[in-house]
Amino acid sequence: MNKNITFLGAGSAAEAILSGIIKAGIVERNRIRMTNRNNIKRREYLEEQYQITCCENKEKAVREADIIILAMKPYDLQESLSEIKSYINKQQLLISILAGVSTETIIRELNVSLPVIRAMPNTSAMVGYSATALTKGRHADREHMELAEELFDTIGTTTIVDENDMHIVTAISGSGPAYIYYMVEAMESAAIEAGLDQKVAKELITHTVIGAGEMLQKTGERADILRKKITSPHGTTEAGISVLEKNHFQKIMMDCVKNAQQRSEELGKG
Ligand SMILES: NC(=O)C1=CN([C@@H]2O[C@H](COP(=O)(O)OP(=O)(O)OC[C@H]3O[C@@H](n4cnc5c(N)ncnc54)[C@H](O)[C@@H]3O)[C@@H](O)[C@H]2O)C=CC1
Ligand SMILES: O=C(O)[C@@H]1CCC=N1
Repeated sequence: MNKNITFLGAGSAAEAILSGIIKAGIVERNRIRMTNRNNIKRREYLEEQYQITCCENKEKAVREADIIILAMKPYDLQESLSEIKSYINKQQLLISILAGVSTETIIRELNVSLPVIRAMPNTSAMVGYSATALTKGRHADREHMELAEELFDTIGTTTIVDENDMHIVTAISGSGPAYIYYMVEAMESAAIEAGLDQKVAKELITHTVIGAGEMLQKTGERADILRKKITSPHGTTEAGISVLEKNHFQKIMMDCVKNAQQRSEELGKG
């Protein structure tokens, strides 16, 4: 990809995308710039780890970019856009990964009819497994979307969705890996409490999660069908799941997703 890419924001989401892009080799390292608010140590780490350029000077980084990736927290958006507003031009593509924030908000803040693509990746980008949802703002066309797809395809799968669906998407695939890690933490604790070696527990649980994901993908079966195939009558799985049922696990998970979705909506309101 013959494009200069500038990240505004150099936190965990930006690093996950950066790391995926670098591994895929889609953009030369000297075309990638990163800026953050003021954490010099973080910039030094990223430069050393990925041999890219981190800079304090946002003007140069923004002016020379073909693609600008917004990767700051939603509450830092206004300040960040006001810093770069005068260096942006309509030939550039702006990609926002901010939870909740609409393409219209960004266009309004910048007061430029700029192409904006809203993306919701997840941190599995780091290993090429992000499930990224994309949607386009009103000044972005098919070519802009194709460019975004080309970029995010290097770090996992891309799915185009309606912008209205971005809140629920953020709640399931943006935050989703954290729910899985939370469950893994609990499974590891139970295993260790039962006397299993921590490394052994981690190895077994990690492969269990990978295997379940692969089964969902490769068999194409519904999750409940796959679950029922494991659940022998009066067996261990049934015993385990009966506790989840008694404690309304499915309702808890649904509430979890709904709350994340609501939070995304709130973040969008500023
Ligand atoms: N962490 C995740 O799994 C995901 C996060 N996101 C979104 O990515 C964004 C960043 O999240 P994290 O990386 O987790 O946060 P973070 O707190 O790790 O990173 C935020 C970065 O923004 C920088 N920043 C703040 N103000 C700035 C400014 N004016 N100019 C340039 N940089 C500025 C900070 O210095 C920091 O490097 C959020 O909007 C979040 O909704 C999206 C998908 C997944
Ligand atoms: O927690 C957050 O707000 C971000 C958005 C998706 C994942 N992390």
